[in-house]
Amino acid sequence: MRYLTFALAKGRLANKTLELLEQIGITCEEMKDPDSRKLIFVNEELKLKFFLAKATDVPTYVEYGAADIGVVGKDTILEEGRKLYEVVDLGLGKCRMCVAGPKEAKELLHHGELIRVATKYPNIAKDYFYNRKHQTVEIIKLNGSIELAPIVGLSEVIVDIVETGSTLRDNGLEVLEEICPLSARVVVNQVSMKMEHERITKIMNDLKNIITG
Ligand SMILES: Nc1ncnc2c1ncn2[C@@H]1O[C@H](COP(=O)(O)OP(=O)(O)OP(=O)(O)O)[C@@H](O)[C@H]1O
Ligand SMILES: O=P(O)(O)OC[C@H]1O[C@H](OP(=O)(O)OP(=O)(O)O)[C@H](O)[C@@H]1O
Repeated sequence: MRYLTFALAKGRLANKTLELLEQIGITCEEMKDPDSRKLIFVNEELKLKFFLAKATDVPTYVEYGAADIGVVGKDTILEEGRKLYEVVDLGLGKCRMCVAGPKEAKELLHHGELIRVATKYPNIAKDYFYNRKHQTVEIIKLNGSIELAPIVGLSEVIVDIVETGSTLRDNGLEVLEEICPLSARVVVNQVSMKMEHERITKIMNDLKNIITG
């Protein structure tokens, strides 16, 4: 039996993903050592491998087949636009992709003027504004602390993740439009899905059963 490899997103989603996998009997004790700098872990018994990668790279590993299965946020899946199957919504890391800004910026939306949009997600922002006939936008890519942009005059609005809304609130900003809901998803390599159909389907069904309780 060959190894099935999981690519998991480092950061916010990692621990919750590991907990969920543990609930379906997929464990990797080695991975829990907080002091370890090791990147790849093996469960010999189950013939599984796991690695933690930067969230934005997970779809790349899965598309190329370096990982058979990945767990990553829907935001990253949409942004990266890789060829893969999205098979299970884990319901973890729930948040929303939104257009946000100061209250006054609301009237700039749909009004034909050029607006600048700062975001970590230029593709999602482009897709969202693309179909607006009467709106020209300039997308400005940033890598973090996106809420700063409208405050310091870099952009009129932002496209960013909103979870509790406290980052917006603490900076005098608000949600102006909601783009889509987000959560962590399981993605599968298209060839692996065919070649390892039975094993992968079993894991996906186990996950679905846990999630639906
Ligand atoms: N409040 C939140 N802020 C950001 N991401 C969230 C939030 N809640 C859930 N998520 C989900 O968690 C995923 C990973 O977030 P995390 O902040 O760990 O990574 P990242 O922002 O891609 O990493 P980095 O900060 O290194 O750029 C996001 O892609 C998103 O799907
Ligand atoms: O609605 P909230 O609960 O306040 O969460 C949303 C905030 O969290 C994320 O930032 P993150 O902490 O990842 O930092 P970053 O801005 O440096 O990416 C996101 O980009 C928002 O800024």
